[in-house]
Amino acid sequence: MLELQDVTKTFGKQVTAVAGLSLRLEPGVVGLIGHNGAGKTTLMQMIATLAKPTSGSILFDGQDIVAKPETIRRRLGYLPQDFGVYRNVSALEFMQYFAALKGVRDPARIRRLLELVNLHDQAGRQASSFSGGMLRRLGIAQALLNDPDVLVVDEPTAGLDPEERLRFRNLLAELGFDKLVIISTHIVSDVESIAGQLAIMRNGRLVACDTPDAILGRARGQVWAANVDSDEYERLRATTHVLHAARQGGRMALRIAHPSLPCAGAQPSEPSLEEALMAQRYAVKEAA
Ligand SMILES: Nc1ncnc2c1ncn2[C@@H]1O[C@H](COP(=O)(O)OP(=O)(O)OP(=O)(O)O)[C@@H](O)[C@H]1O
Repeated sequence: MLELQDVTKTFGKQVTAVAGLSLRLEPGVVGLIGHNGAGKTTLMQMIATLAKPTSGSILFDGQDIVAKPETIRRRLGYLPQDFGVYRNVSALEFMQYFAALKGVRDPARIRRLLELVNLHDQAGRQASSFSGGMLRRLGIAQALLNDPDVLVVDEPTAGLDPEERLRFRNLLAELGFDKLVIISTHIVSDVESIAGQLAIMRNGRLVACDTPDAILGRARGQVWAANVDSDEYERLRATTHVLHAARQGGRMALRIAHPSLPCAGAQPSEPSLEEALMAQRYAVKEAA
């Protein structure tokens, strides 16, 4: 459906935001994971045809979207990271405005979308009074106006409280049944339960692209739990990859990534997805 072939994007001579990235994506939810500055936004902007690759090609259903951006634009919904609304209008007026811009004439569609994102009761309310989560949901409703086949959502849960994050996550999961939904985040838990595929970026490169199960499978047998004194902790910090450390009485409870038994008494332990990514040095850390 969407195929990136050796895509590179540079800014000036110094910055390579995306470096020779190749990726093939089919309908479903794809989590694009990487730390700040990994190149996620730049990649999404290229998919959304808001930026052109310096080299490489992007094909949508076999058609080159760099040469012919309109082939994807008609079938794309995009929610940028810094999505803002005109705050002096109501949610309904905001939707009506974008419906007119996108040539969507069916008023029932606006109502259905506001229902889908659970804002129908608030349709007459000024967007200026909305919470971060409500604004994001309005953003998704706007992005869905043209019934897109590809939905690109950049850092959707930034600034949302846990309940809003959960609601938003569920909404994206539902949309992923028949669309390609690409979600960028540096928070693994935002996508681990809903993404069928995870694309991991680091320094502009794709370092892995796989199902969560496959990523977990590769880390099995490499994650250990250990309870050690402070001397042993110092030794392990120097010789292994300590994923997590918590003080427990006078000792340290550790989660460690290591290919073999890291210390006497360590127990093999089932990795979380975040630990699996860290164990494989994809170095994606959970944000608070
Ligand atoms: N317009 C630009 N001009 C120069 N450098 C840029 C530009 N846009 C992005 N960059 C640089 O490209 C790199 C990748 O940035 P990008 O925003 O794509 O990363 P990201 O993974 O989305 O990070 P974040 O999660 O912080 O948004 C960074 O080093 C960034 O500073």
